[in-house]
Amino acid sequence: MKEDELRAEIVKFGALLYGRGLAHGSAGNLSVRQEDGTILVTPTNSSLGFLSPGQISKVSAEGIHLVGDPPSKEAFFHLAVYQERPEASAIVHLHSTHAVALSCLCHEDTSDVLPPLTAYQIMRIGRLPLLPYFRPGDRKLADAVRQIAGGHKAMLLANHGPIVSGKSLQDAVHAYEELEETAKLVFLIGDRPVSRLTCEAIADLNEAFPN
Ligand SMILES: O=C(CO)COP(=O)(O)O
Ligand SMILES: [Zn+2]
Repeated sequence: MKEDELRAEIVKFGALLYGRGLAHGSAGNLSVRQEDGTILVTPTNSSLGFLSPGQISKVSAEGIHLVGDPPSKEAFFHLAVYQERPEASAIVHLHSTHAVALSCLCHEDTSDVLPPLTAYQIMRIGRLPLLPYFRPGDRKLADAVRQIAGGHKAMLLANHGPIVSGKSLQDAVHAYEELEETAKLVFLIGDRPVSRLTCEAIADLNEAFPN
């Protein structure tokens, strides 16, 4: 896609996520990677529901602001994910309610904080590791993301929210929505005994639908 089409995609999906209540206030950020390695990222302190194509920031692969409004303070973790995941072309980071609630719980096993509940969870998200808490925009957050991003399409930042990457913005949005719905299921199920997907079922899904 050309740059103007990608800018239009960011505006369209920002409005969709805001309209669905997954983005609120000025929380969250979206980005896409272009073929030349630059990224288009939503401006800092902007509402995802009311973006215009021209204000979207362009940032070099090294993190230098090139054009548009000042970029998201999280542009550095977006760049870290792109560096570690050559297949990724888009990233969605939001503060949606159920995913953030999951990020505020104490988790014994931080390598995967979602029980394997449904096929689409396995297909779209895979394992969801929890990263420690960092202040938003902290470069140490980008370093922590860099260490783990290579093996994970999605990550959860403690007391903050998820980072989800995809082959396209649509792919990343679909995966983000699946994550939010899965987190909602976790709270809906609560303490009731859960029938988890078996290791065999998960292996079968990963073989049939490789990420
Ligand atoms: O989600 C956010 C911080 O983690 C929003 O930050 P920005 O407004 O700088 O994109
Ligand atoms: Zn955030």
